[in-house]
Amino acid sequence: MTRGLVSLNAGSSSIKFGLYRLDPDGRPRHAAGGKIEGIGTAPHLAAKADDGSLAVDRRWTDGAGLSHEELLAELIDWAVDHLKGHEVVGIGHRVVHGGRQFAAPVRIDEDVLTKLESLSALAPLHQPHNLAAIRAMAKLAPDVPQVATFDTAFHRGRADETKRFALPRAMYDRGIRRYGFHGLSYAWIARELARVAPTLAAGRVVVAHLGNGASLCAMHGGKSVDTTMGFTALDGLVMGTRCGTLDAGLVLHLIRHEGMDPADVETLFYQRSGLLGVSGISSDMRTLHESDAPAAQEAITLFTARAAREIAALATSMGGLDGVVFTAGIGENDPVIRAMIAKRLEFIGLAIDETANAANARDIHASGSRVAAMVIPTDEERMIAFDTVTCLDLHEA
Ligand SMILES: Nc1ncnc2c1ncn2[C@@H]1O[C@H](COP(=O)(O)OP(=O)(O)O)[C@@H](O)[C@H]1O
Ligand SMILES: CC(=O)OP(=O)(O)O
Ligand SMILES: [Mg+2]
Repeated sequence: MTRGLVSLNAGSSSIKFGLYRLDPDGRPRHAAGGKIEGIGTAPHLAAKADDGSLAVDRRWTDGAGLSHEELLAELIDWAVDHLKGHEVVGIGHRVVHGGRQFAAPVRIDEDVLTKLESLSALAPLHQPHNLAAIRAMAKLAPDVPQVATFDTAFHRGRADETKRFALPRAMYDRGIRRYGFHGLSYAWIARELARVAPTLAAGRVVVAHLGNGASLCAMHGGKSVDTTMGFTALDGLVMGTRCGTLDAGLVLHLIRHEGMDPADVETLFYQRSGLLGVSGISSDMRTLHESDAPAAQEAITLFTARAAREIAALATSMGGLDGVVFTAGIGENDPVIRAMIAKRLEFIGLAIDETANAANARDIHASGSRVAAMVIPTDEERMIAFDTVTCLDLHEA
């Protein structure tokens, strides 16, 4: 039997799954993959094995109310069939919040699980789903070791001033600090960039992870030096349903003068804001493009204006800007959004090649552009697989 490794990535609007065959030296080779996208709007399961077997493509009519857990069960049903013939030697999970304690991938046991549960309130759209996936797999395969890999880990080495809020020191010391997220995605992009554009990778790059969750990473020489998300994945850019950066005084106003309690505020900021809140139509960028309502256009304009502003701000953290890399659902697939962001960055020396951009090509800058622009698909599942091999020391068969 071939040694196999499973990766699970529960995002806010998607669950992605990867099955890898391990070479004798432990290198993971992609064998099958699947994802459920559009959770909360229009769920769509698409999965296939690389040899063409066991393909599924399923949509749920009126599926907006289906939960992460119900949809995870569907994905697992498909995956279990495909796992026959493999000796599964590890299961790796994306866990969004590692808090102060977890700086690197860790093998999961009851103690780890309890600590991760205590961070759930800091990532309500993610951590509970990440942990539900861990529990579901533990039930299915109790003897297979499971590993948690963290969105926060890639950002650990940043300078103090990028981690600190201007709050009393004691709060920082007890963990109230800017952590940053999407680290598995950024770690993958750092790897890919070093492979396809080593000179740029050594320089000053802003990576724009634009999906349902969206953030930026200022990457200097392949390391995170600054990022837009903070204590939680609510900070920074406008997102599908999240508001991004706000005036903290607004929170006080909502509680004191608009009669909201903490649960109302949480729902407002995490689930009713962002593209959905501003457009009043959808959190899904594709739906907004199809709409001719002015509010849809306003949401798109706000999304791109804020992204451009923050890219320029992050250039300051690196003393300049050599390139911008777009990734994730919107970043990889949406030329209109990329062009709108780039247009606002012309003053920094970024010029897009319209034809290359429209084709979602890898290099999308114009020939005279001072700043490079690239599209690089992210692969959090593969990053999870690499981290799992290392954590479980699966290098030798
Ligand atoms: N072809 C496309 N054009 C524009 N937007 C797209 C396209 N495909 C996916 N998206 C957008 O990507 C977002 C989901 O991104 P993704 O990275 O998969 O999400 P998650 O944060 O749940 O992992 C949605 O807003 C969706 O509309
Ligand atoms: C951290 C985060 O926002 O993740 P996602 O983009 O998967 O929602
Ligand atoms: Mg994601």
